[in-house]
Amino acid sequence: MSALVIGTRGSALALWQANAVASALREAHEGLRVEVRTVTTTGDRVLDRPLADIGDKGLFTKELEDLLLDGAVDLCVHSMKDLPSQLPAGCALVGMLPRADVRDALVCGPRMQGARSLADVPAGARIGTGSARRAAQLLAVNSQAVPTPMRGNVDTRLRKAAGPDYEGAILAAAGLTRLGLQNRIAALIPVDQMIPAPGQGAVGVEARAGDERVQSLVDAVRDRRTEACVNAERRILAALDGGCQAPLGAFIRFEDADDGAAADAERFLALDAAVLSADGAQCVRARLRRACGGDADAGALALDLAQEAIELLLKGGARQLLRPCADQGGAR
Ligand SMILES: NCc1[nH]cc(CCC(=O)O)c1CC(=O)O
Repeated sequence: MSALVIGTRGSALALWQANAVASALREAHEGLRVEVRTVTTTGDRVLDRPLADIGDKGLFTKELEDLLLDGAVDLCVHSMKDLPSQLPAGCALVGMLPRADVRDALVCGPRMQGARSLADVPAGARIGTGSARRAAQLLAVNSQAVPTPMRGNVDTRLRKAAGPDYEGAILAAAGLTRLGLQNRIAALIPVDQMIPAPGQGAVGVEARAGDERVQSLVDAVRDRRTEACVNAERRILAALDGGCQAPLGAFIRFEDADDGAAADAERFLALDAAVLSADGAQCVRARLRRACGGDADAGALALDLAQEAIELLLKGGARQLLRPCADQGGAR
């Protein structure tokens, strides 16, 4: 049997994720040879402009998908957060690894030591982020903070956050933790202050649609609960955002009954979603919770919950908040 070739971007975070998938596959399938091949994408090459200005979907994924369709690689590994809600024809999402911490994290430079929450960020402090979602939610909590565009890999952003042009930054906890940089986290931001991006913390595997060999190999390592939640979050993204860098957060998770009862206690699916104006002053929210029976129904129930949230957000005026950035692409 020929080796399975995984395509990935070359950043430290992307490589960590591709290697996580490679290890899981090797462990699940004794004797399977798995290779990791690195590819530079447009998003990696164009470092001097905000992603929103490049204005293209799939900046970090298109070159990988071309190799997949050519047969040069057999699967691609992505941060689910970076994967557009619509995949190209011939490509399919075939699985996700168990999700990591979904929260965003505050990182403090030397002039902001001691800040342990968004409320602690001093007036005028420049907080690096390329994400309209993070900027708007930061301002909603602390209107005196100054969200400031920031790009680059995790290492670059940490360095910039400690330099002269920023007082701090907001990054995904999952990315920092994967790279062993969790000691740089000054505060994990609670989800009720900063709703994560659809797919944040999840690693996804994309393959050629109908490639049964790859699908059956990936079936052994995929986490269907993560998939149920993330697919439904992506439904919200697809319905509301059309690929632009709108300030939109969506997070769905399983929750146990609060009373800590026995193992057969009721489980719930819970949803938080929000659309904000860029300045954080206006916000439409949806919070939903539904009893969830077996895992078999979870995917459908999560999609129902997402549909309900979409309707609530639209009724609350989400469309008006989203319109100003209708034709952009960018980071979440
Ligand atoms: N846009 C870059 C990106 N894509 C995924 C993650 C973090 C890891 C994850 O969410 O799984 C990051 C870095 C960040 O947002 O700080």
